[in-house]
Amino acid sequence: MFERPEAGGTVVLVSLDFGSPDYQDSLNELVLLTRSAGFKVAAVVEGRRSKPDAALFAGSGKVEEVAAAVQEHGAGLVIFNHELSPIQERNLERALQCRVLDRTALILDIFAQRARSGEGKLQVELAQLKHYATRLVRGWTHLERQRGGIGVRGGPGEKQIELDRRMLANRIRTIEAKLKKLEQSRAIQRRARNRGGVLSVSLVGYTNAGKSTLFNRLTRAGTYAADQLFATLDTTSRKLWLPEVGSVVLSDTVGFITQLPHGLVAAFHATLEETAKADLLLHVIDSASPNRDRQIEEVNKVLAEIGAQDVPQILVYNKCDLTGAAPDLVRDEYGKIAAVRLSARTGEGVDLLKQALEAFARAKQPKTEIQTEPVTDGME
Ligand SMILES: Nc1nc2c(ncn2[C@@H]2O[C@H](COP(=O)(O)OP(=O)(O)OP(=O)(O)O)[C@@H](O)[C@H]2O)c(=O)[nH]1
Repeated sequence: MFERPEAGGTVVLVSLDFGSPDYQDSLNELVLLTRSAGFKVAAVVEGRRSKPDAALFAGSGKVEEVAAAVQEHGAGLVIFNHELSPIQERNLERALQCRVLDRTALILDIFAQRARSGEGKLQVELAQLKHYATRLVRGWTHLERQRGGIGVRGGPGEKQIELDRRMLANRIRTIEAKLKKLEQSRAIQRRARNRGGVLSVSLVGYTNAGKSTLFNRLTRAGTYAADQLFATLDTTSRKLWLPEVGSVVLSDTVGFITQLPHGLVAAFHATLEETAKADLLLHVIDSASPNRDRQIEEVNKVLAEIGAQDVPQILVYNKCDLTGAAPDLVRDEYGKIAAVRLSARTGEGVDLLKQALEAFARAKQPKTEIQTEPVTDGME
């Protein structure tokens, strides 16, 4: 529905330091995100401010600097490492004579490119529609751009805005209804699995931690693993056979990230619910990342947001081939396995993880057999 900036196009990034200790990390991440979206970073314009400017987010001198960089590199797009208000976005596009995206729109764009299943596509479209709906009221719209191109003065008439708004509202309602149906059938499937006493295990982790690689190692499925942020978007589930306990359903989920746009978490509610309802989470960690601990915290934050904070976790310290540490298994004070160190790429330590899964399944089994369905969940 929305035209996307051309892949492979040249972009200028803008990142302002408001004194946050995570500033450099978030800028590095923006560069990775931009590349993951398929753009070339021509220049990064940085600055310092105490607070955003109401009209342009950056100061006018900074905006001139950005304009010069756009000119110099022939860039077709400017991406801000921040959330812009619709007004700021519009003012910037007019000042720079160039398309402007904020961090949320960039992440949504990546999600839109990656979504594969029908449900994933609908979820992303919903988040995009909601994001763009806020930009429709001010007389400067993405729909307008499709009609008139960037730089059209005045914006569409009130009547057109009203029509666009109604069209968006209808589309949002249709998608929400479709998603609700899909969510219901997912819930039915899940309950059938629970009835069969099958253990459900979800892989969670920061984007690029190695979830898909581990999922493939464990299930030998051809899930898309790539050195890109958010290579996996839709939840994929496969059965994994463990000799001592039978089959386990393993799900690979979307990667988490700092400042994951709020609307997106809401849109992915159904998919993420799979995570919240799992018996066990394998929290995959890129142990070679300098931001390892911050990423662990971020993942736990998102888990809390989706109501999965109490699901038991085994920490999987992945990429031990890069850190040089030997594969290992760590138990907590009660003797339960709390963490496994392994390499999904080389396969070292994956057997330890299987042992950990078996131990968890064995400890859980007696409970699963006497578990009954909640009577009040109102489905069927
Ligand atoms: N050296 C090394 N690289 C790994 C290992 N596991 C994964 N990788 C690499 O890390 C990158 C990301 O792996 P993925 O499996 O796609 O990561 P993911 O967590 O599924 O990523 P998202 O889909 O973005 O959430 C790929 O280039 C993998 O080859 C590992 O054990 N060692």
